[in-house]
This record gives sequence, structure tokens and C-alpha cells, in this order.
Amino acid sequence: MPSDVLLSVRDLRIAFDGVEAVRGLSFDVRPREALAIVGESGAGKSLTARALLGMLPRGATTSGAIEPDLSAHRGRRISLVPQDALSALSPVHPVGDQLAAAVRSVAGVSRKEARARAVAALDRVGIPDAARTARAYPHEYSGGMRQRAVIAMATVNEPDVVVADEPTTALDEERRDQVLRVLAEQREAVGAALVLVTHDMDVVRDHADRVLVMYAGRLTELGPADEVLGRPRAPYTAGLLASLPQHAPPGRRLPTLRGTPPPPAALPPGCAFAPRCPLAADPCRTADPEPQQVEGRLVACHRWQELPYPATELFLAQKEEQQPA
Ligand SMILES: Nc1ncnc2c1ncn2[C@@H]1O[C@H](COP(=O)(O)OP(=O)(O)OP(=O)(O)O)[C@@H](O)[C@H]1O
Repeated sequence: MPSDVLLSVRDLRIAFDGVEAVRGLSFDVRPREALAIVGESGAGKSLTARALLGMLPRGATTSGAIEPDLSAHRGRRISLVPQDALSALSPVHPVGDQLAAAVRSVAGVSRKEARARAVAALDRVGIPDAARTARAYPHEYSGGMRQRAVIAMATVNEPDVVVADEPTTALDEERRDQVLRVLAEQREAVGAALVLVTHDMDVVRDHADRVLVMYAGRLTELGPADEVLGRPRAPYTAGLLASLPQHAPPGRRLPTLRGTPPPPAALPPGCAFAPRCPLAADPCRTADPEPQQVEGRLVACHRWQELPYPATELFLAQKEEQQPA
């Protein structure tokens, strides 16, 4: 494997009862990068992230390759920052004890040393008076402190990869940025890569080096975040961006993507995005496009060359046809 690849995912497929929710996904995670996985609900983002951790729901069958398989080293080489911080912490043990136990589960260190590392980790994420606060229970922490504690837990053993699954969904914008900043600081401090699952393009813009855009279990676009967001090449990426408030021209309605993604059991023939795509033409309705190299990124679209610039105009026009402002 090339030295700029930490994790390689090839032709990943995840199915339930024979119906594929992730359909042949390939991408790499590079050392120390922040890779965001973005897409609407049901795109397969969480399943993909959880496959890296070996934490798929019961009933899931998989094929393809994830190399190296870090799931046997969960908590040490790969760790999770979940959506809900409370679910990651046991209510019946003090937070510091839980961190110390995480340290002792992978490192042959004394209780005293584990305790010291736990307190240091809490201190690093900005928990005030960490030595004392470590003795408190999760319910005694504020929501923001719990999120920080979970980040401390995920980074205390200096993993290679931290997977964060919508870690800020429940938080307001200020808290969201705070938590993501702490996460960025910590992963930089321990030299970990971050795989960040989100549906929020603002989070991608502010916190990711590269972005993997997913639609209906497939790769739509993958490349440097500033380039993909600055000039999307796939109509679906453009549609996601068009829905951001800053793209609403004064006096005009906020454009949105028409319709909803198809469920895995009812995919249309051809490109799964075609029924919602203002650019769809004949090939899109019969052949699912394969990802191809386009200007330093991967794009899966038959019609990427037809995309206007700025591409968001396509969706503004579409919206205005439907509902004149
Ligand atoms: N436990 C399960 N049993 C059956 N199907 C599942 C299960 N988990 C996920 N799926 C299917 O896989 C699809 C993708 O799920 P996933 O959780 O990865 O979506 P997501 O992109 O993370 O969406 P969200 O933003 O809503 O979390 C779901 O829409 C569902 O059809």
C-alpha cells in the first residue's frame, strides 16, 4: 500500500436481506487527513463509517476489502466519537475511571499511570479542574463537557483513525464549532486521521481536507473539500450546495433538491440520482455511472461536462420553475 494511504476501502458492499445499502464503494483514508463523508439521510454514510470500525448492525452482510482491518484494534488504532455522547459513557462509573479503563484495556500500565493519562486527556480537551472533575459521573457534566470527554476517550490511546459519526447533530452552531475544534486539535495532537460523517456542508467546508459525497450507497464525488465545494462537478454535490442558505439570492426562495433519495430496495435503473437531476438524459436512465478521474477528483456522472458554472444556478432555476418567488 502506498505510504500516503492509511486505510484502503475497495468495492465495499453492505446489504440487509440481500438488499444493498452500500453498493461498491472505494476510497482511501490518508494519514492525518480529515475526510468528511457527506450526503442526505440514507446515503450509507454511517454504515460505511461503522464498517471501518467493524461495528455494523446485526443482519448486515458485507463484501469487498478494508485494509488494514483495524476493527480488531478498536479503541487503540481506531476509535469512535458517536452521535450521542451519553450513549458512549456508562452512567454508573466516574468519567475518569472510564478513561483510565480504556487506557488499561490496551496498554500495560499501572492504575496510577492510567489515571494520570485519563486526567491529562480530560485536561487537554479543556475540562476544567480535570483531576477533580474526573471523579464526577457523566450526568454531572454539561452536554458540551460530555462531548469533550468522549473526544478525550476516543483519542486517549493515540489511534491512527478517529471516526466521528455526526458528532454535533444535537448541538447549536456555537457548540458545534467548539466540539469540532477540540476534535481537530486532539487528532492533530495524536496524529490521527479523522473520518467525519455529516450531512452539513458547512461542517465540511470548515473542518475537512477531503470530502466523499455519497448518494444511494455509491460514491458521487470525492476530492479536496475546497475544490469540490468551490466548483462541484457532480450535479448532486451542486444540489446539496444549492440548498445552503448563502445560495439564496435576496428576495428569492432557498433552492432545494427536489424529491428524496430512493430507498435501497427501490432504486431506479441507471443513475440513482437521475429522477432528481436537472441534467439527466438518456444514458443516466440506463447505466449507473462509474467514478472517473476528473481534474484531480473522482466524479460519478455521465453528464458532468454539461454542468454550468456556478452549478447552483441549475437548482435555482429548477426551483423557480416550480414555485415562482
Ligand atoms: N440495521 C439496519 N437494518 C436494515 N437496513 C438498514 C440498517 N441500517 C441501515 N440500513 C439501510 O441502509 C441505509 C443507509 O443507512 P445509513 O445509516 O448508513 O445512512 P446515513 O447516510 O448514515 O443516513 P443518516 O444521515 O440518516 O444517518 C438506510 O437508509 C437503510 O435503508
